[in-house]
Amino acid sequence: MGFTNHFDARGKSVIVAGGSKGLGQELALQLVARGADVTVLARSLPSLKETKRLMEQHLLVPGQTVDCQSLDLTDKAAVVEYISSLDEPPWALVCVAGGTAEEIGFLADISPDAISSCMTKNYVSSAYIAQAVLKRWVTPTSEQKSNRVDSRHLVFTASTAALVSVPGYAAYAPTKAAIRSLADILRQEVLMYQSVPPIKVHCSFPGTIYTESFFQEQQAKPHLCKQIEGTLDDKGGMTAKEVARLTLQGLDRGQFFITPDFQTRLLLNNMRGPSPQ
Ligand SMILES: NC(=O)C1=CN([C@@H]2O[C@H](COP(=O)(O)OP(=O)(O)OC[C@H]3O[C@@H](n4cnc5c(N)ncnc54)[C@H](OP(=O)(O)O)[C@@H]3O)[C@@H](O)[C@H]2O)C=CC1
Ligand SMILES: CCCCCCCCCCCCCCCC(=O)[C@@H](N)CO
Repeated sequence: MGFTNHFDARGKSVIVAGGSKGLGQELALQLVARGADVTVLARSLPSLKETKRLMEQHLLVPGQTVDCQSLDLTDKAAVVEYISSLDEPPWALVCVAGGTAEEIGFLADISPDAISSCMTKNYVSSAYIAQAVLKRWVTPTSEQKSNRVDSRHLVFTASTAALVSVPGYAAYAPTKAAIRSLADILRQEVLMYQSVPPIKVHCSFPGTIYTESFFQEQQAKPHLCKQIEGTLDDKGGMTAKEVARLTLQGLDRGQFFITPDFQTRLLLNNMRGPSPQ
């Protein structure tokens, strides 16, 4: 029995939305190392340029290309304009932008603005670009109609916080539950488009990742939140490299629901209940 790789990125174009730092940057580098043509999107130019430089060091095959583009994923007009400007839509879109460094805290302690900004930076930043890419995928060009094109992939990044409700993540956890809900709905909607190559939807649920944002978030995180999630003394996490590797492994296996760590897999199964998969 052979192993089928459900996510063979070699020679394919991939957009990593939120790919200039942390988990997104690691995903971009590992995708380049697998031979994909990767474009990373983020707002700040210096980290985009640095990521492009790092990507160039991971190139695998002759002719492979890497690129970066400054884009605010929460600006719907800019997102639509950028995706419309592409000659071809990407083979895969990986949505990673988000975090909660500025909005961490109990609901009674944070500002009303934290509620909306957290939803915008996590949910809206993924939903706009996912919609723009989907619209292009479901409008096939004549070229795509005649050539068989491999399945396309839409990858969302939620969090363990979407599955377990930890005080301190009042602004953040609902945004990740929203991403999970969007992924669940899209997984069904894409089944309607039988005239185009199949679209596969995936959603990953990482636990703590040691990124710049995580350490920033730790500064303002309530002690109780750290106790429950196991991040006292900044412990209890995984490196972005490891989480990226396990995320790609989940995609290789064709998983819809990707859980990089064991605890999150237990939580997922607890939530799913004893019903068969
Ligand atoms: N770190 C952790 O412990 C965990 C993180 N996650 C999730 O993983 C994802 C990545 O987290 P992490 O690596 O820590 O995040 P980082 O803050 O390190 O990186 C976020 C990336 O997204 C970009 N970005 C943010 N906002 C926008 C925007 N409006 N438009 C375009 N790009 C944007 C940033 O670049 P720029 O600011 O220049 O735009 C950066 O490249 C997030 O969705 C987070 O919620 C899930 C579980 C745990
Ligand atoms: C059977 C298993 C028992 C499980 C016990 C409950 C454990 C709760 C773990 C919650 C971890 C939440 C991490 C979210 C990190 C995140 O998304 C932010 N840091 C983003 O920046």
